[in-house]
Amino acid sequence: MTATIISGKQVSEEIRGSIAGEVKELAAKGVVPGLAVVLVGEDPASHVYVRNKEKACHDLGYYSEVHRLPADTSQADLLALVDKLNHQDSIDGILVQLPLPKHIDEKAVINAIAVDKDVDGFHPVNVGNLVIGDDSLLPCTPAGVIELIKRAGISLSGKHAVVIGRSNIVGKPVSLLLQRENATVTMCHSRTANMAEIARQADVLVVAIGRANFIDASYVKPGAVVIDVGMNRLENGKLAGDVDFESVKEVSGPITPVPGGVGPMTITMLMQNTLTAAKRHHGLA
Ligand SMILES: Nc1nc(=O)c2c([nH]1)NC[C@@H]1CN(c3ccc(C(=O)N[C@@H](CCC(=O)O)C(=O)O)cc3)C=[N+]21
Repeated sequence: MTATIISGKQVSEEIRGSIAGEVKELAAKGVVPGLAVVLVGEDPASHVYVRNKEKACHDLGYYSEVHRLPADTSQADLLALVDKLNHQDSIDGILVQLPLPKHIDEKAVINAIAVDKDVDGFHPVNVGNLVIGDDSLLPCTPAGVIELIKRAGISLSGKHAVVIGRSNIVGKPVSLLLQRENATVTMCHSRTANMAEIARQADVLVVAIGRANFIDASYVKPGAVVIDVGMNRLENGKLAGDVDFESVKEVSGPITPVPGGVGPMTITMLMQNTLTAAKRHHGLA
């Protein structure tokens, strides 16, 4: 039996449709959501993302600025740009593309972004509010994972969700959001013993480890939902997830592809966060 494919592309289009409606309403009030993206140096993976993001902004009628800075930009200059964007009225959201060159302290940069403009949800105040369960700008990829599961009509309440990977940008926050949806959550990571055995207990398996095609059918209970957050560039230039899609789809339930799964949702959630930030900025939410 071949599984249903959960199309992040299709779900994204749905959500972008409703965002576009809200953008129209805001425009009537003279408000245009504005996003600034800052890219330091030449990470090729980053460029795909920035290109897709620019397109999304354009399609939705957002104002957008992309600041492409040379790899040898000093930390002081980067912090000065962030400070300028923090105070710029046309900008509601700021995203500083990670990773940054080694001579720049990422924490110092993230901490410098105004909490209300932190559309990545990486500032410690937003992370703290996520942990507590208070209102915050949610990190885009984890928020996209939850939205994708919900819109595929899958209920999480009481389900066993297993998250593989414990990064600050995906594994940790997605596990908190799954708990918020009343799932029972187990986290696995590089030191986990018997990972396949634990993964096979999952009703919902979320994989974010950054190893191409690592998760095969031996990790998957028949019928389980599989969400692949991996984004690995192969030598042939193709994009591969962390899940061996071809073998896993023969045993799993609904499964996300790469590309066309979580990736487009990440960008859609960035647009959603920027809209939310714009509404709050203008006292409309
Ligand atoms: N501060 C910061 N925030 C980020 O959210 C962030 C970042 N830095 N650094 C880089 C990673 C990577 N990332 C992607 C998101 C979507 C696609 C995406 O749209 N993928 C499409 C198309 C990919 C393709 O065609 O090559 C897909 O999966 O279908 C790609 C990459 C966000 N990141």
